[in-house]
Amino acid sequence: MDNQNRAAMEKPRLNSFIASSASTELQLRRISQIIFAVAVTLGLVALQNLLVGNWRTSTITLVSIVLLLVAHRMARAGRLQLASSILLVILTTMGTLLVWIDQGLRDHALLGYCGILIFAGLMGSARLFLLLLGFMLANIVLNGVLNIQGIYVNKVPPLRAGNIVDAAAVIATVGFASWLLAGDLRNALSKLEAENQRVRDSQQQIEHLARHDPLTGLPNRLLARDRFEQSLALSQRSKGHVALLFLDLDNFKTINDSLGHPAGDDLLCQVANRLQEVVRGGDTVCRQGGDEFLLSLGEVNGRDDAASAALKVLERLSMPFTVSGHQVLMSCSLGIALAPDDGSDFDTLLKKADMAMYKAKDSGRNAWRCYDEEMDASVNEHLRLAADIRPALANQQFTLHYQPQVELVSGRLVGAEALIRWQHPQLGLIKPETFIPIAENTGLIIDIGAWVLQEACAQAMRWHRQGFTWMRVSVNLSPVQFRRGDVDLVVSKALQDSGLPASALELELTESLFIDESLALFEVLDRLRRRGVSLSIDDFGTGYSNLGYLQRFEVEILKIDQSFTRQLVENPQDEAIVRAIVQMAHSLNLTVLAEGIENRQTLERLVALGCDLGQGFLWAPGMPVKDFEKLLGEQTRPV
Ligand SMILES: Nc1nc2c(ncn2[C@@H]2O[C@H](COP(=O)(O)O[C@H]3[C@@H](O)[C@H](n4cnc5c(=O)[nH]c(N)nc54)O[C@@H]3COP(=O)(O)O)[C@@H](O)[C@H]2O)c(=O)[nH]1
Repeated sequence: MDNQNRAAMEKPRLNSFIASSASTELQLRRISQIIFAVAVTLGLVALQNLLVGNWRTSTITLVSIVLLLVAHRMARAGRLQLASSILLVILTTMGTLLVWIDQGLRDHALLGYCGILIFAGLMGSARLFLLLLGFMLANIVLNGVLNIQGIYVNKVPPLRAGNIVDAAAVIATVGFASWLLAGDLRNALSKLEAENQRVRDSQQQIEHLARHDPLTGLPNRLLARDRFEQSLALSQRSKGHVALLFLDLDNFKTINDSLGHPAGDDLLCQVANRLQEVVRGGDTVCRQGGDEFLLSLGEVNGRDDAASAALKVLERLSMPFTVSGHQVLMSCSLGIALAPDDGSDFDTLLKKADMAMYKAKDSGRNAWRCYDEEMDASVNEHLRLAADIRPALANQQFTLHYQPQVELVSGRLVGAEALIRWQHPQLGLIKPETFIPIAENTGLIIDIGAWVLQEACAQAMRWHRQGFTWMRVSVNLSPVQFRRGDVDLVVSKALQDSGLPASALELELTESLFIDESLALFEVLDRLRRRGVSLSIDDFGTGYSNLGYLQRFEVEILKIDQSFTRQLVENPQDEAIVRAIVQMAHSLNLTVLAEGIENRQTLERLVALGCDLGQGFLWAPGMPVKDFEKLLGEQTRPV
């Protein structure tokens, strides 16, 4: 057993030792005080009786004083129980002798009996108390009967001043001892009450913790269930609805990982406050765990009401947060289920709201969805894919498609983006949008991403060997691959194994990666740049808005997101955004690639705006190697 454990085990023993030694000390003090008070009283009685020549009484009291001193010595020697027993026996014997030899039941020594009994009750054993009580009662009865019968008659001399002194001294001593002991009792009771209060407070605290989230102070799921059931009971009477909203923050993990857990905690508290501001008084906001919250809304008229509450939540959370001195943009995905339409118990509604939330996430996040029955099928499919993706890599079910990347002015092929596909044995070809999030959530993206790098580099090297040495290949990297911190080693290995020059490899990063301004990320990107690969920013314009990272991380290419190119010709706002991105990129010496070019007009407008490169269905979608090689063969460029 280590010292810490031993100390922990011995602590209660130590506490009880301290408590018992404190109580021993108090008992010793009390016995000493009482012996002292009794001795003074007896001394006074002895003196007063000596003066009037009452030898018997003075002798008894003086002998008692000596015996009391013996009892005191015993108490000091630590034999408290014996000392108090001796004290009680001495006092009872003395009182009884005085009663018999002096004035019988009219003797003031009888007054001492009450004090003796109080002391016996508090300090002596139960047996001794009963013995003394029995003895005293027997004496009283015996003395009384003998006196009444005239068999033994106590003489009652006329009252003297000394009798007043004796009676007052006995009463004062009994009073003093009772006051001391009653004080101890009062103290013990008030300590007990304080202890009880502490227990009650801790119980309340435990009950609160059992029903609340310790971080945000919001109700937890247990309490939310209670509140939901109360609202449901009320709504059943009024024939209304109760809505359960399942809220999950989008990309919270990125913030947590990049700004640290305390910042993540702070953000969760701020979100909790905003949610409470949005709902009505009788509604409940609960933290269900992690970055998930539940909102239980009572007295809702129907889906429209619930949807407008969801919109309010989205709006409120879309305002910037300040976390650890950073401005952070946050969004969430919300799923709505309604009682009684979608079910009438908490668990069913929770499951359905959760499904609807996943649908909102799938639809591109920052959105809400109401549950509908078709979702059951889609959730089952999701669960199936999550199970099937595990062995997919070992079973060689992944393949890469390549989409051409073109120089816009000349129309020449300059490279290809590698796009993964999953050839599922039963479900056919599955697009990455469906399975990459599953791979990210399960961590499988690490192995899958490494495979993509190996395969893309090996393929590009095959093209180089065929003479297309100008071919560049770009590979998408998930932020999850960066969190491991060794992505540069994975890239180096792929380059080394394939023999592909680093300059022919481009890595596509997402903007959200740059929320993390940590030294670790900076170092990994720096190692990649020094290795000679180029970095591009994918889906530019849709994510993180702090552009400082463009220079800091020596990015080479900006890929304008398809959402700005698709309506470029029709939408002047999109044109303005694309123009601004091109100008800004060129002023930073960056190349601009426009994604999602589907028609000639868009191409011409992009050329006019000065965009350098592009990719899109206008030339070709992502395609298998064989098809891509046909396109490559048509290239007239000298090799
Ligand atoms: N971490 C990894 N992510 C990957 C990998 N492979 C792909 N992805 C990411 O999945 C997303 C969807 O990709 P995909 O379904 O392959 O779609 C790509 C193109 O087919 C599509 N595209 C291209 N041109 C057009 C167009 O003219 N119109 C149109 N409607 N769609 C077009 O765009 C996708 C390419 O997007 P991007 O990567 O942003 O350039 C996608 O986010 C991939 O990044 C992987 O190996 N790892």
